[in-house]
Amino acid sequence: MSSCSAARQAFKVLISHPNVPAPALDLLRSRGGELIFCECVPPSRSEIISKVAGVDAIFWARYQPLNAEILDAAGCQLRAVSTMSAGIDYVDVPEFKRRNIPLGHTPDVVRNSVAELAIGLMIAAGRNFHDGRCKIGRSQWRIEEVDWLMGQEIRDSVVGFFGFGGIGQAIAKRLQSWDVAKILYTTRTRKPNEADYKAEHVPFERLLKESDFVVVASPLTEETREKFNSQAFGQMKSSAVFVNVARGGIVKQSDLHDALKSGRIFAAGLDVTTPEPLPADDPLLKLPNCVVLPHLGTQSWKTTTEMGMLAANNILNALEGKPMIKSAY
Ligand SMILES: O=C(O)C(=O)CO
Repeated sequence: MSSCSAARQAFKVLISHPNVPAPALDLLRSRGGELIFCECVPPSRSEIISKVAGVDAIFWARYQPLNAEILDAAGCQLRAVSTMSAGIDYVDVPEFKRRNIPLGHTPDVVRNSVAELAIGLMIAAGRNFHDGRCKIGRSQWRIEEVDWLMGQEIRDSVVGFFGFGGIGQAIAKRLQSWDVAKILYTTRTRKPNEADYKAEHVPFERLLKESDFVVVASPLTEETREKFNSQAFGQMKSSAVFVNVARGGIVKQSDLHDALKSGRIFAAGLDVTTPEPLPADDPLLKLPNCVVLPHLGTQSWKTTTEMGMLAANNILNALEGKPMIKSAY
């Protein structure tokens, strides 16, 4: 038997980043895992490449490119890889398929935390949180003016989702008690459970024209890349609030900047940008009507731990020759 096909009980796992939730690490150790940690924050490519050689599995905790370079450095004994993220746009999935290496990820468990954040962004952007906070800092508090910092309410609004998978539906579920007028969504195919959310499947153009809040909750693919550009913003209501909790690449950011600056749309709330980290001098950060967060969608220990446990279980399953719980292909 070659060293690459030998069955083993003990196994080595590269943990690509420090501070992965302890329960996930304990689980891997309890099943015989020897864990090899990258210790720098963020880990350097050279650290990952030097430490990945000879491992059986990779626990990939953040959004850095995961591609042939890493797989080559790992070697042919590699039997399982799981990301600790729902989105896998930074992974060269065709390369995994070509090599037949099981690849897992962590959808579903992220949906509630991202949904809560999305509603936070709808309110923060719609109700001028950023502008209001800046005005306090500049002693421009003008509450005596009746029409000061007027915002957009969720109540009675049309909320349009671009993408209506787990995250979009978790947001829509929460909105059932927010007295919205209508929920619209645009996806390639109609969702059989749309009635659960009283949601209507509509073409993209209708979503843009009719929505008071447009919420992006779709994966980044070649089809969705820069889907929100000047043409799309040009079709939205001037009172519209744009929220993105998916991936920055779905938006042509310079066009969003222009739409916000010119008042073509009312406001935006972004948890994701291009690039990440967003440089401190990025023009978006100078806009009063743009709330920008540093990709906090899943940043709670509750959800991060659930993601860690799912990633660990994906790896354990694959090492035992079973299907991953959440396979990425
Ligand atoms: O899990 C992911 O892919 C996320 O980006 C969460 O915000």
